[in-house]
Amino acid sequence: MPELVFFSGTMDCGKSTLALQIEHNRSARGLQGMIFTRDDRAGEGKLSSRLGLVTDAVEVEDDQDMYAYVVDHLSKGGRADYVIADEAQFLAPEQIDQLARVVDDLGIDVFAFGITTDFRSKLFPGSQRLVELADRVEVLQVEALCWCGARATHNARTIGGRMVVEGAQVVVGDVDQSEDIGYEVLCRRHHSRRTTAASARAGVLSPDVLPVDAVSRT
Ligand SMILES: Nc1ncnc2c1ncn2[C@@H]1O[C@H](COP(=O)(O)OP(=O)(O)O)[C@@H](O)[C@H]1O
Ligand SMILES: Cc1cn([C@H]2C[C@H](O)[C@@H](COP(=O)(O)O)O2)c(=O)[nH]c1=O
Repeated sequence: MPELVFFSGTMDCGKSTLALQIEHNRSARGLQGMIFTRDDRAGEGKLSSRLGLVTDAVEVEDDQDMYAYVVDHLSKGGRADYVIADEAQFLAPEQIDQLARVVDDLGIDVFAFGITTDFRSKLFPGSQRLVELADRVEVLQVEALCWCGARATHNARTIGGRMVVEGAQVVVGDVDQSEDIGYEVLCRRHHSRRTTAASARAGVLSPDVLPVDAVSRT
């Protein structure tokens, strides 16, 4: 049975790498995929992984009907044995419905990859719809880690290393961008306390923090 599978995880946990591996393994066996992406850091029409691999992809536009796109491709004699959709959190809920139709009406497997929640730990609308519709939600096995060593489960947005909680839901960016707007993956505790690696380091050195003996005397 064809399936709609949602591979989800935090930023930097290997989603795009897995998408490229699925593409590689299937194309090595003569299958032909249709690869969609949206707002990849490598630029328009690219699906890229931090391991340095990149492939061409169809850049999904705002109101694009993804089901109609696949049907149009097939009706022109093209092949689509499977569909990959990376950065699926950026897709509209209607586009996720269209991907589900690709599975149900065309009998084609759809593998979607994306982060579930944004920097405020709220669901992206596209990811919410995926959780609602997917046959399977697979959490990636490679764990991204918080600076404290715990499993990272949340995405923080940072400016100069400090976590921020105001701003647009979508701001394309990367982890390890300490200067400007960047992202850092954190465990829930440190996300809720807004403690990034930089602020934890600064906390240790901060003159505002009471020395340990001063605390124990109170
Ligand atoms: N220099 C490196 N050596 C080995 N693995 C790396 C290196 N850089 C990145 N990675 C791996 O790549 C993962 C990020 O892969 P990527 O597919 O870009 O993530 P995602 O799409 O989930 O944001 C990291 O979690 C890490 O496992
Ligand atoms: C948390 C969060 C992330 N984004 C952006 C930042 C990146 O461009 C992508 C995630 O890509 P990755 O391959 O999973 O690293 O999403 C955003 O726009 N808003 C957010 O809240």
